[in-house]
Amino acid sequence: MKIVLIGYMGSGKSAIGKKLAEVLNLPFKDLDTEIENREGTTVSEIFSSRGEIYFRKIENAILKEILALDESFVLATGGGTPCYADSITVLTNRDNVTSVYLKVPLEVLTERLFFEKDSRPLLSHLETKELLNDFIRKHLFERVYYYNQANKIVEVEDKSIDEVVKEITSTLF
Ligand SMILES: Nc1ncnc2c1ncn2[C@@H]1O[C@H](COP(=O)(O)OP(=O)(O)O)[C@@H](O)[C@H]1O
Ligand SMILES: O=C(O)C1=C[C@@H](OP(=O)(O)O)[C@@H](O)[C@H](O)C1
Ligand SMILES: [Mg+2]
Repeated sequence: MKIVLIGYMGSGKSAIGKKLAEVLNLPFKDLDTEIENREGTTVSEIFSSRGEIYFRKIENAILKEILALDESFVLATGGGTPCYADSITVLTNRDNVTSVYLKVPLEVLTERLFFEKDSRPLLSHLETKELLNDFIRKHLFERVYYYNQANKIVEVEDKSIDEVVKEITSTLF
């Protein structure tokens, strides 16, 4: 069983993935952390020193390596993971992989990301909540085409992390 969380930045993939893995008693992997361990530096540093195209290349390659492992796990992806190269195909068309889209309203994403934008290189330059909201609205519009192809879609709305974990487990079993 390979459960893979996809969705926009701030949708809770990392936090919910960690909790879901605990509940299901499975190992937890975070694609950003795997990339950071491999490159020996942070995602922000990779974006600034090597550029986004380099990041997307290794993100796709490491995703495929992880999905090829002969073990069960919960994997949190990065917000852009399904939107580049053939990643959406490997996330949605494999018998042993269940991709889950954490669908979170724009206003909730903006509120959460305003306090965490500095750790996300695509958002860190957006100085005000209005600019951030405007950027996320357009970016999300481009990306939902990919997110909506997930095997399961979970409406997060204003649910707590524990409530979302319960909802995911109930849609899986
Ligand atoms: N359902 C939720 N309710 C409240 N806060 C949440 C929820 N899911 C995630 N968070 C918080 O939102 C922030 C972004 O979550 P994170 O897991 O880093 O998102 P992602 O990995 O999708 O970018 C974190 O501070 C996290 O604790
Ligand atoms: O949406 C994106 O393009 C990105 C999302 C980030 O992960 P989170 O979604 O966990 O923040 C990280 O992979 C990188 O900053 C790029
Ligand atoms: Mg994350």
